[in-house]
Order: sequence, then structure tokens, then C-alpha cells
Amino acid sequence: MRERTPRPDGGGDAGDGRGNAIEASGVELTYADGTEAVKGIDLTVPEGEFFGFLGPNGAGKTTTIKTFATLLSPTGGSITVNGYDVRDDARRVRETIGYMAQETSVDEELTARENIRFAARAYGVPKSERADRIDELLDLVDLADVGDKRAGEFSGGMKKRLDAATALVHSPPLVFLDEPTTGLDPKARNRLWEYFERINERGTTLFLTTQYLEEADQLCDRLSVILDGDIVATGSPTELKRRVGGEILDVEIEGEAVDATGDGSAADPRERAAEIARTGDVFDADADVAVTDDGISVTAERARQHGTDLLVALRDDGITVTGFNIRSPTLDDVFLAITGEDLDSEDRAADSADVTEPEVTAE
Ligand SMILES: Nc1ncnc2c1ncn2[C@@H]1O[C@H](COP(=O)(O)OP(=O)(O)OP(=O)(O)O)[C@@H](O)[C@H]1O
Repeated sequence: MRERTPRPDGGGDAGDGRGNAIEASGVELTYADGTEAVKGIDLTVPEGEFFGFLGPNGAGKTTTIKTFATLLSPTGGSITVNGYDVRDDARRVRETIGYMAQETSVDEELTARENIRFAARAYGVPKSERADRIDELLDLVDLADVGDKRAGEFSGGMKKRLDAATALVHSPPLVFLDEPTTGLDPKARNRLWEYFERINERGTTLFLTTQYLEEADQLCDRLSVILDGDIVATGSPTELKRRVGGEILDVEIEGEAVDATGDGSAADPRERAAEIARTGDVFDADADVAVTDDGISVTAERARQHGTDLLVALRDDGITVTGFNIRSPTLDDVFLAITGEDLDSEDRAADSADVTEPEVTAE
């Protein structure tokens, strides 16, 4: 069991007996050069929640997390963390949080065990408790077998796990994780996810920033989407997906654009199919039709019911359908609907050029 940190009287209440780990109201952060990185956000995170903060590069995730962790002072609004005001009680806030920054802070010259011991000393963990705490944390992040190896020999994923262990050394009830899995390969990312789930199950509130929709979907109870310093949506992954509405019908269409008349005007069967989906009688006017790499994608309330009507209409027009699929919206669709941008495309490409795993075992 984690140790409960006594809360000051001012701590908020989530309404179900739980307090609020974070209460933020109208938070603004404008940098000295005039960049308005955070533009008045409101946010409440109940104790014990796994909360996600999702947004593309430069959206304001790190800036927000730094104001919550007292590393930056907000230029407007108010923030209470574990019941303490970040301006008036910064020291108490720091004592009751863990913070895992984007860049790992492990000392590569030290062993895993020495890294955690150093953090334990820095956080004032009583000497009598240190040895047990170090063993417990090494176990928790599956580094017990390599506890006496130098961190410099570890893979990227192992360093991240060690870093996360050091953020937990004083048993904080709230831990901030700033893009903890960026740059890791899928296997290392999965290991870290398991570890985060484990510490959340022990009762620790987690505030995670991420660019990965899949990560937010898999881990988070609730999440907010931040874009250009503003929160543009908040809800559970399921609620957000429901908000997109309806189902998605993906239709794969044969054939490239051809210049049938030889006058330079290419007829693209996908464009023609999209026109039929938009203007035919098959779907309601509010159906959303997009041309994709392979064909078209239709988001509509009754996509499942009317899918076959569309296929017939396409066939009657001489268009060859090579495949189709009806699915529920993903968070990717949510993000696309909110922002008009596909969040994942660039990041996925970056992933393949990733950290190589491991020379040292226990990965
Ligand atoms: N020290 C700084 N001075 C001025 N502008 C800054 C500073 N740090 C960040 N910014 C700007 O503030 C905005 C938000 O940046 P922030 O790092 O919070 O975004 P982010 O969502 O965490 O992105 P990333 O995923 O790239 O870390 C960006 O426009 C960024 O360029």
C-alpha cells in the first residue's frame, strides 16, 4: 500500500469521498518572449485517476505540466495540487509529487540501485527505509536482475523504467509523466505501460502527457485534448469516440486516376465514389465523406445499415470495390474531427527509427 499524504484543509473533493489531486482554473502561461503557450485552461483530476493530456508537438503539454509541478509559475489563474497552492506552497507540492521529465535524468555512471539510492537521499527518505524501498522499486520496474549494472549499459526502455522508479522513491500520491514513451520501440513502450498501470492500481494518481492516441486510449480513464494552448475536448476515451458519432465505413476502390479522354483530365474513381456517397440517396446529408489512399471513408449514423446500398450504387456506376470494412471510431478519428489533423502519422514514422533494445537482460 502506498503511504497517504495528509492533505491540508483546502483540498478539493471529487464528490465521491475522493479529493482532487489537481484543480486548475484559468491557467495561463506566457513566456518572456510573448509566446502564449497556455491560454486559460480549466482542469480537475480526481485522486486515483489515470489522466491523459493529449496533443501534438508544441500544443502546450510540457508547459502545463511544469506549472503543475511548480517548475514554472503560471502568469494567470490558479492551481492546487494535492490541496496545496502552487504559488504559496510550492515546497509542499514538490514533496507530494513525482515528476518524470521528457529527458531521462538517470546518471549513467551509477548502477540502477545507486540511482534510486541517490534519489531516495535527495527526497529525504529515512535511512532505515531506503534499502527496502530500493528493492521494492527495482522489482516493480523489473530491473531487480540488473540492479547492480551501470545505467549506461541499459537500453532506452530500461533507462525510462529506472527514471520512473526514481520519480516514485518518496511514494508520492501524484506522479507527472511527460511523454514517457516518446522514442521507445513498441516492446519497450508496452513494458512501461504495464508498469504505469501497476502503480495506478496501487492508488497513485497519474498525469500523463502523450502524442500517442493509442497510449491515451489504452491507459487513461479520462483525457483532455490540448491544441495551441487551449483544451478543446475532455472525456473518457469512450465518450470522446461517441462524440464523433456513428460508424465509419471504409471502402477500398480499384484503379488509379486515368486520363480516359486524353485531354489531360484524369478521372479518379475515388473522387467519383466520394461524389456518389455525398450526393446519392444512401446517406443523410450530415454524413462525412473523405477520399483516402485506397478509396473512400464515410462517417455516418447508419453506415452499417446502408453500407450495402452504397456498394450497389458504386457498382452500378462501374466502380470496382475491392474491399470494405465497418468500424467504430478510434481516438484517431476523434482527433481528426476536432483538429482536422491526423496526430499519429508523423510520429509513427519516427518510431521505426527507434531506440535499439537491449544488450543487458531483463528487458
Ligand atoms: N522557454 C520557452 N520560451 C518561449 N517559448 C517556449 C518556451 N518553451 C516552449 N515554448 C513554446 O511554447 C509552446 C508550447 O510548448 P510546449 O513545450 O509546452 O509544448 P508540448 O505540447 O509539450 O510540445 P512537445 O511535445 O514538443 O514537447 C510552443 O510554441 C513552444 O515553442
